[in-house]
Amino acid sequence: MNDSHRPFIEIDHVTFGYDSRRTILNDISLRFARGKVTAVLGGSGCGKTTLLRLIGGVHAPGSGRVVFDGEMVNIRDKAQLQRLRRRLGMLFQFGALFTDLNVFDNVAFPLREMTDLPEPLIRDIVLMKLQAVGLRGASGLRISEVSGGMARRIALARAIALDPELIMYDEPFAGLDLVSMGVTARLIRTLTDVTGATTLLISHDIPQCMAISDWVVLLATGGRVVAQGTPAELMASADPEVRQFVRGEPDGPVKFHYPAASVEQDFGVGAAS
Ligand SMILES: Nc1ncnc2c1ncn2[C@@H]1O[C@H](COP(=O)(O)OP(=O)(O)OP(=O)(O)O)[C@@H](O)[C@H]1O
Repeated sequence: MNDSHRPFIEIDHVTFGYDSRRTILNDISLRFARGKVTAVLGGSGCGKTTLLRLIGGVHAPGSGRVVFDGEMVNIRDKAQLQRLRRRLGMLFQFGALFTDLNVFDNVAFPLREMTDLPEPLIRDIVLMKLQAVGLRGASGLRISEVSGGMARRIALARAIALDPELIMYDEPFAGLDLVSMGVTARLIRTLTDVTGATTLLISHDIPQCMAISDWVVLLATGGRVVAQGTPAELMASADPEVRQFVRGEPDGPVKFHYPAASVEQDFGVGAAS
C-alpha cells in the first residue's frame, strides 16, 4: 500500500485487560489516518488512556496487533520501542510540567534528553516551538508564574519539541476555562495542519473535539466501538447510544440508575398491609 494511504496507526483486533478478571478493550479494530486529527470519546473508564498506552508500547495487547506506521509494536523489542517513541509526542493529562524548571527548560528537556544537539540550536528550536504556541515572550518565566491555559500551551510546545510524527493528547482541555480551551483546541488543529503530524486526542469535551477533529471514535464501557465517523456524521446519528453521548443526555441506553431492586421492594410502596 502507498504510504500516504496507509493508516499511521492501526489497531487490529486488539483485546486487552490489566488482569484476567476484566477485559478493558474487546476485539477493537481502528485505523488512525496520517496527518489527521482523530478524537476518541467515551465515558470514564472505557479504556481511552489504555488505548494510548498500547500505542505507546507501555502494555502489549493480550491478542491482536498495534501497528505503528507499518511496523508491528513489540514491547519486548527495546530498540524498536526507543525508535518509535522518538517519533511520538505526548501531552499528558494536566500537562505535567516540571515545576523546578522554567518555561524554556521545560521545552528544552526532551531535546537535551533525547538528542546531542548543541545548545545554540536547542535555543532556536525552543524559541520556535514557544513562538508556535504564542509564548516566546514567556520563556524566562517560572512555572509557578504561568496560568493554567499557558501551562497547557507550554506542555504542547514540549510535546512538539522533537517534531513528532504522532502526537497523542490525553485530556488536553481538562481544567481549562472556556477561552483557554478554545485556544488549546485551535492550536492542536493548527499544529497538526502545519506539521502534518498524525494527532490522537482523548477527551470528554465533545464540542471542542467535534470542532477540530477529522474523525471521531466513540468507545463504550466494556471496550467496544459504538460508532465512528466524521463529526457531522456522529452529530447527525440516529443511534440512541450515540445521541445520548454526543448530546450529553442523562438517560438513554446508558441508564441513569445503577441496577437496583425495584422501588416497590426497597420502599415498600404498594405493599399490601
Ligand atoms: N494500571 C492499571 N491497572 C489496573 N487497572 C487499570 C490500570 N489503569 C487503568 N485501569 C482500569 O482500566 C479501566 C480503563 O481505564 P482508562 O484509564 O483506560 O479509562 P479512560 O477511558 O481513559 O477513563 P477516563 O476518561 O476516566 O480517564 C478503568 O476501569 C481503570 O480503573
